[in-house]
Amino acid sequence: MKTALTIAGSDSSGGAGIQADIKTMTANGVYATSAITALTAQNTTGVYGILESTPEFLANQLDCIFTDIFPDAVKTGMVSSTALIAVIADKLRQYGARNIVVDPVMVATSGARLISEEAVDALKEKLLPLATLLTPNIPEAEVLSGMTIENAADMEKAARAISEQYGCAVLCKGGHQISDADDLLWREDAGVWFRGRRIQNNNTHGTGCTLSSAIASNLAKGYDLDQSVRRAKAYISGALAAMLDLGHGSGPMDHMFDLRGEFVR
Ligand SMILES: Nc1ncnc2c1ncn2[C@@H]1O[C@H](COP(=O)(O)OP(=O)(O)OP(=O)(O)O)[C@@H](O)[C@H]1O
Ligand SMILES: Cc1ncc(CO)c(N)n1
Repeated sequence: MKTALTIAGSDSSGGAGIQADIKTMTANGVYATSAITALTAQNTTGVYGILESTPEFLANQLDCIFTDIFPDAVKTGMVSSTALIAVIADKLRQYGARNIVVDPVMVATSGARLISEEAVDALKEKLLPLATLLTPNIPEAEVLSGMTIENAADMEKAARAISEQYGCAVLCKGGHQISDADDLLWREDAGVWFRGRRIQNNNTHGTGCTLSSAIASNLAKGYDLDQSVRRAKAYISGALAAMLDLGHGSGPMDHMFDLRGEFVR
C-alpha cells in the first residue's frame, strides 16, 4: 500500500487539518501517517485556541515516521511558527522527501489567522523552495506574489510569478471567489485550467486541506501532477455534493461519501 504523510494542525471539529487529511488519504486509498504541528480548539464557527507543538517534539514525530513508514508523498498544512517551519524543512531535506504538496495555510475559512506574520517569511524562505506543488487560494497567492488578483488573467500572472520564484508547480484555487470552482495549475512554463462544477453548498470547512491531501494521495499512487489534480477535484466535488450538514457554521464535507457501500449499511 502506498503511504502519505500529513504535517499539519489538528482541528477538534474534524473537518479540516489533520483529521480532514487522514480521512481524505484513507478515502483515496493510501495509508496515512501524521505529524501534528499544533492542536486547535476549533469548530465550524471559529478557532478558539491554539497550542503549538514544540519544535523538538515535531522533529521527534518526523524522525519516527521517516525512519519507519517512509511516505510516498507529503502534504504540509498549518505550520504556525518560524521554529516549526525550520524543523520541517530540515527533516524533509535530511530524509530526501519526495512529492511534497505545500498548502500555504494562512487564514481559516472562519477568518482566524493560523500563521504568525513573521512565519510567512520563513515559509517563503525555507519551505516553499522544497515544494513539488504549492496550492494557494486567492488571498494566499496575493501574499506570495505581491500582486492583486481580480480575475482569471491575474490568477495566471500570479501563479506564474510564484512558480518562477520558488521553482515549483502552483495550483491557484479560484474557489468561490473568482472563477467558481475553476483552479489554475501552472507547471513547466504553461498553465492549464481545471474546471469544476460549482456545487451550491455553504459547508466548505476544510476544502483546502482536503484538496491538497487528495492531490498528495494521488501523487503517492504514481499519478502525474495533471492527473492528480483532476482526480482530487473529482473527489472534492463528490464530498461537497454529498451535502453533509453538521454544526452551526460552515460545516465539514462528507469525506467518506464513496465508502457507504453495502458492508457499512
Ligand atoms: N462550492 C464549490 N463547488 C465545487 N468546488 C468547490 C467549491 N468551493 C471550493 N471548491 C473547490 O475546492 C477546492 C479548495 O478551494 P478553496 O478555494 O475553497 O480552498 P481554500 O480557500 O484554501 O480552503 P480553506 O477555506 O479550507 O482554507 C478547489 O478545488 C475549489 O475549486
Ligand atoms: C488545523 C487547521 N488547519 C487548516 C485549516 C484551514 O482550513 C483549519 N481551519 N484548521
